[in-house]
Formats: sequence, C-alpha cells, structure tokens
Amino acid sequence: MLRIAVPNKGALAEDATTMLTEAGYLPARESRKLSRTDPDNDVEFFFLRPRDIAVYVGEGIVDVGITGRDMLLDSGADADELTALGFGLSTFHYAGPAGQFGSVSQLDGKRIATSYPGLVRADLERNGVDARIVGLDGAVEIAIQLGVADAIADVVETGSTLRSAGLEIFGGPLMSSEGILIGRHGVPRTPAVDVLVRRLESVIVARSYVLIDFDCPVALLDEASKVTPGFESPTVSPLHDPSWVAVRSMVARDQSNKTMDALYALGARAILVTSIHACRM
Ligand SMILES: Nc1ncnc2c1ncn2[C@@H]1O[C@H](COP(=O)(O)OP(=O)(O)OP(=O)(O)O)[C@@H](O)[C@H]1O
Ligand SMILES: O=P(O)(O)OC[C@H]1O[C@H](OP(=O)(O)OP(=O)(O)O)[C@H](O)[C@@H]1O
Ligand SMILES: [Mg+2]
Repeated sequence: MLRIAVPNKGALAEDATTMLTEAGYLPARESRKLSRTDPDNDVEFFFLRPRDIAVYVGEGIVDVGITGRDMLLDSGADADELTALGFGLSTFHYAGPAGQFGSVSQLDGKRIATSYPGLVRADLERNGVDARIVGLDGAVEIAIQLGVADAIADVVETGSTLRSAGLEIFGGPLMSSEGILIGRHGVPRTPAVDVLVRRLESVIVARSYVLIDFDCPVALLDEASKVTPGFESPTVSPLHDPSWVAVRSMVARDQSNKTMDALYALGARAILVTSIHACRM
C-alpha cells in the first residue's frame, strides 16, 4: 500500500483533500480518525500536521506527503519536491513596523520572530546578518507589539494580517511557496508514486485548460491553428459542407475569452468552450 500523508488542518488541508478526490482517491477524513485506507487505490492516508509531514517522509515512515515548499525547506528533512500542486500560494517575507526597516542588513543585532527558524537562519547566513531568532508557533505578527521581537519573518498571502498589525515587508521575498508533493530523498519512484504524480498533474491540467470547438472555413484553418495550437496540434474534422471544417483544441482557461474573440474576428463560428473533467497528458 502506498502511504500518503495529508495535512489534517491549516491552509493546505482542504485544497489537498479536494485535489486528491479529483484525482480519484478517497482522502476524506472520517470524524477524528488520523488515518484511513483507500483499498480501491491500494493507498493509506495519514492526516498529519503540515509541518510534521516533511519529517515523516524524510524518515521514510510514509512514502509521500503534501506540505508547503516553505515547510519542507524549513524542516531540513531528507525529502524532495516531486511536483508542485498549484494551491496554497504564498511568499515568505521579513516585515517590521512601517518605515523602520529598509533592508535585510538592518536586522543585524535585532530579534526576529518566526515559525520558520530554519528558513530564516539560512537566509540570514546567506546575507551575513547576525540576528537572534525568536521561535514562535504562530500569530507572529503580534510579536513586535508584545515586545518579544523587533521584526518578523512570516508567510504572506494577501498581506492583510501584516497590514492590520501595522507592519510592512522589507527586503525581497525569501521564497515563493505552494503546496507540493514530496518524497524521501534518494528513493526511486515506484509505479504507484508515478500514478499519483500523473493523476495530480492531470488535475492541474484539467483545472487550467478548457476545450475549444469551432467551425472554420477551410481557407482560414492555418490562421485559426495559430490561435489555438493546442498541445500537439488541433484536431480537424470534416463537415458536410466541404468548405468548412470543425476544429478542437485545448486553450488556457484564463485565455478562453480572448481566444474566442480572436477566432470570431478571424471568421470562425459556433465557438464552444467546455471544461475538461479529467485527462492524462
Ligand atoms: N494565508 C495563507 N495563504 C496561503 N498559504 C498559506 C497561508 N497560511 C499558510 N500557508 C501555507 O500553508 C502551509 C501550512 O501552513 P499552515 O498555516 O496551514 O500551518 P500551521 O501554521 O502549522 O497551521 P495553523 O496555522 O493551522 O496553526 C505553509 O506552506 C504556508 O506557506
Ligand atoms: O497575508 P495573509 O492573507 O494575511 O495570510 C498570511 C497569514 O496566514 C497565516 O496565518 P495562519 O492563519 O496560518 O495563522 P498562524 O500564523 O497562527 O499560523 C500566516 O502565518 C500569516 O499570518
Ligand atoms: Mg499558519
């Protein structure tokens, strides 16, 4: 059985479960249970704290897990990113009271509150800054007001938590993060892991692309194919009227209206966009 660790709470938990469900697995947690089997897929799910998942994977206790890239890096666990999952997008930043800090070098001799000490220590070393790290479990944005730190380093998504604490970011982002699938370093990918990765990547494709169908005068087919080149090349089918063809292609979901406008302006008609329920690329 493939053993998969899934966040049991926090920012990644719901999206990870939804994505695995769309990929055909049964990861929904039953009441307060910390594990469940999915016999049809020969998988066992473990519901763990996202921070601990890198540790369990790195120690080889579970085969793979879903966590944040920032948490993997922070943990220093012996695990690698297998694929990025496109949810839980965030950046990691230093922040301080508005107007007080301009660059990382100004952190020299200061106290920095964070829940990600490994990540921050590595960044400070890279920048040659000697600062004291104050390790906190969460709600670090209030640490300056409470007098335990001079600056913080934390996850930023919308920035609203920082703003409401009167803080602003300074220096560049330490990293960009998102939910990722991780596996133990140096362990060859088994066929079951390959299937999992392919299924998850297919969910991302099905979410990011749509199918576009349209009727096109044969004389315009080359031009239309440039608008919708698809992955390999568009599918072209004959119509009863020999001067027209039907064309089908994949286009990026967020470009679908622009693509329809361009095709219409070119002379294509009966332009239809449909969602992709599932795929294997
Ligand atoms: N507001 C957010 N938006 C997007 N991603 C986030 C957000 N907060 C945290 N994350 C990401 O989610 C992952 C797990 O963080 P999360 O906050 O869920 O864990 P935690 O702090 O241990 O749990 P909790 O906040 O429930 O105590 C990290 O990779 C982090 O970057
Ligand atoms: O930029 P924003 O959209 O405001 O999101 C960022 C906030 O979200 C997370 O907090 P979380 O809810 O996980 O609480 P925690 O700090 O206690 O972990 C993170 O630690 C930031 O505080
Ligand atoms: Mg959190």
